[in-house]
Amino acid sequence: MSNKVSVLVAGSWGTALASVLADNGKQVLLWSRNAEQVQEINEQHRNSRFLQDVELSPLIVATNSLQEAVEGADAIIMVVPSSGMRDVASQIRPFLNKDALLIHATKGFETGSLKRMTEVLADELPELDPSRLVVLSGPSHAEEVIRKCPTTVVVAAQDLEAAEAAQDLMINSYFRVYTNPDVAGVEVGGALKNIIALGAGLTDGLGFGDNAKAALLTRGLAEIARLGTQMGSNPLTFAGLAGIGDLIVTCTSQHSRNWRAGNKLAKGIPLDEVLQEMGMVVEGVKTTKAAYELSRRYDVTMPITDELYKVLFEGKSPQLAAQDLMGRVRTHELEEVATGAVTNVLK
Ligand SMILES: NC(=O)c1ccc[n+]([C@@H]2O[C@H](COP(=O)([O-])OP(=O)(O)OC[C@H]3O[C@@H](n4cnc5c(N)ncnc54)[C@H](O)[C@@H]3O)[C@@H](O)[C@H]2O)c1
Ligand SMILES: O=P(O)(O)OC[C@H](O)CO
Repeated sequence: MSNKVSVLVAGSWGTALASVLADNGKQVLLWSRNAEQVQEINEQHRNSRFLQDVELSPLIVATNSLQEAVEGADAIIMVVPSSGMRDVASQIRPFLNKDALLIHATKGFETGSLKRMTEVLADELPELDPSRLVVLSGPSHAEEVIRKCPTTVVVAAQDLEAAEAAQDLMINSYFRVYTNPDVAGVEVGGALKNIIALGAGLTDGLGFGDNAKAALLTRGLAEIARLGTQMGSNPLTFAGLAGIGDLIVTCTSQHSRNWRAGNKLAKGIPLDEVLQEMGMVVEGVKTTKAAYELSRRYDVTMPITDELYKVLFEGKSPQLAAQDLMGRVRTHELEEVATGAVTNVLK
C-alpha cells in the first residue's frame, strides 16, 4: 500500500488520523498553514492548541508547504473544515498525483452550492480518477482516537477497491474500519448529525431530560433519512455508523463541539460569541443553513432543522422552538415512515 501519506490539515481530527497512520507504521506528512504549529509538532511532538497533553509519534512530520505534502503522495487525507475544502483542493491541484487515493474526513456541505465534499473535490480536481475518492465518517472523537480508545468508522467509495485500500491503510487494533458503497449516504449522515447534536446540547442545557434527548435522536434520524434518501442515499446507511452511530456519539459526548455549542446557546450566549469561545470548527451551524435550503430544494419536511434554523439565525427562543415542535400537527409515526426512508431503515 501507500508509501508517502499526507494529512491536510493539523486540526484535531487531522492530527488524530495522522496518529492512526503513524501507529500503522506510516511516515506521515501533516500540513498546516500555521508556522508555529508546524514548529511545535516537529520540535516538541505536540499539537497543544487542539490536543493538549498528547505526545505525537515522531513518525509525524509537519510542513507548511502544500507542495511538499502533496507531490508524490500515494494517499492524501483531507480534513479541512467544509468552508475551506474548495480552496485547499484548488491549491493542491498542480501537485496531485492523478492516481492518488484521496480520502476526506470532513462533515459538512459547501455553503451556497450545497454540494457534498466529494462533489467539491471532483469539481476542483478534474484530473483525479474519480474512483479514487473516498469519504471516512462515523462515531469518532479525536480526543478518544488519539488515546487509542476502541473506535469504529466507515469508508465509502464508488469503487470497492478504493474503499478497501482506505480500509487497509487505516485499520488497526483500536481503529476498526468498515466499507460501504454509499458515498452520498455516508456524507449526508456525517453532515446532518451535527444539526441534531446542536439540538441535543440545547435540550440538555434547558434541562429537558432524557426523554427529550431520545425524541430528538429518533426524530432527528427520521429527518436525516428523509432528506438523505431524496439525495440518492441508501436508507440502510442511516442505520449504520455514519447515521445512528454518529448521532449517538455527538449527542451524548462531552467531546462534541456541536453539543457544547448548543449547550452554550441554551445559556443565552449569542451565536457569534459561542463560536468565538469554542475556537474550533462547529460544522453544525453552517450545516443547519445548508440543510434548511436542501429541505426546500428536495421538498422534504425537516421540523427539527427548521426550528434550529430559526433559533440560530432568526433569534427565536429555544423554549419556543421546543414548544412549537411539540405542538406540531399530530401525525402517525408509521404513516410518515411509509412515505419515507425510515420504512427501510426499520425493516
Ligand atoms: N474533531 C473531531 O473529533 C472530528 C471527528 C470526525 C470528523 N471531524 C470533522 O473534521 C473536520 C475538521 O474538524 P476538526 O475538529 O479537526 O477542526 P479543528 O477546529 O480542530 O481544526 C481545523 C483546522 O483547520 C484549519 N483551517 C480552517 N480553514 C482552513 C483553510 N481554509 N485552509 C487551511 N486550514 C484551514 C484551522 O486553522 C485548524 O487548524 C470537520 O469537518 C469535522 O466535522 C472532526
Ligand atoms: O465534535 P463534533 O460535534 O464536531 O463531532 C465530531 C465527530 O463528528 C464525531 O463523530
